[in-house]
Amino acid sequence: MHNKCFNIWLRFHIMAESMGKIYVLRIGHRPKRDVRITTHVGLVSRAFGADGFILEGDDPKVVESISKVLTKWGGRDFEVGAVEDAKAYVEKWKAGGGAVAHLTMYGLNISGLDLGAMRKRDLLIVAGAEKVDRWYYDNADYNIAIGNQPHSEVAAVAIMLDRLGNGLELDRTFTGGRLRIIGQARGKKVE
Ligand SMILES: C[S@@+](CC[C@H](N)C(=O)[O-])C[C@H]1O[C@@H](n2cnc3c(N)ncnc32)[C@H](O)[C@@H]1O
Repeated sequence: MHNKCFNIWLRFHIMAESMGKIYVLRIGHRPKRDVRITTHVGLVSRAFGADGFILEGDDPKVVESISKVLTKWGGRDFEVGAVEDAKAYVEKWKAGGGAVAHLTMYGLNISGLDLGAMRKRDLLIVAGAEKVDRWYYDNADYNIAIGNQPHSEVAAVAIMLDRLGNGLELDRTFTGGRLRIIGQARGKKVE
């Protein structure tokens, strides 16, 4: 059992080595309405294998909640930040050689896409809120639909990361936290 876990962990890390870094950029966050859902986008980014989460705008509540999770459950290498100008962040990312994948139900369905090339470069995944400016559709390298039906930015980011990580990201270990869960068939075990 121990060997099996180690092999999965090793496969994820070997795969991650050959991949660029993955960041999630949350645009259009409305501090009064979106605190919970934006926090969830950040938590899903961390748990599903991204290397960082960047919030457009200023909302210390979101950044604080995610930072608390990092202290408690680990993953201090995960970067959490905020930017005033998300378009400038996208432009800088592209100028540095990275690719940009904008998640939208109007894009090309992920099922028909080859994610191999995308994974070789640094990848910025852009997740929107209510209305996304046309600029993102025009400036993203990829407009990707997680199915062409409306649903949620939390689900879209989770499935995108899971496809990029081939599911292996779920076996990743998070270091540096105070607590660690030992999964149980029943009950809770936390070390
Ligand atoms: C409330 S939805 C708004 C739906 C939006 N009209 C759109 O273009 O996808 C907020 C965000 O969730 C993500 N999203 C929702 N459904 C999606 C889907 N089927 N595929 C990819 N992303 C989706 C997008 O990032 C979108 O900006």
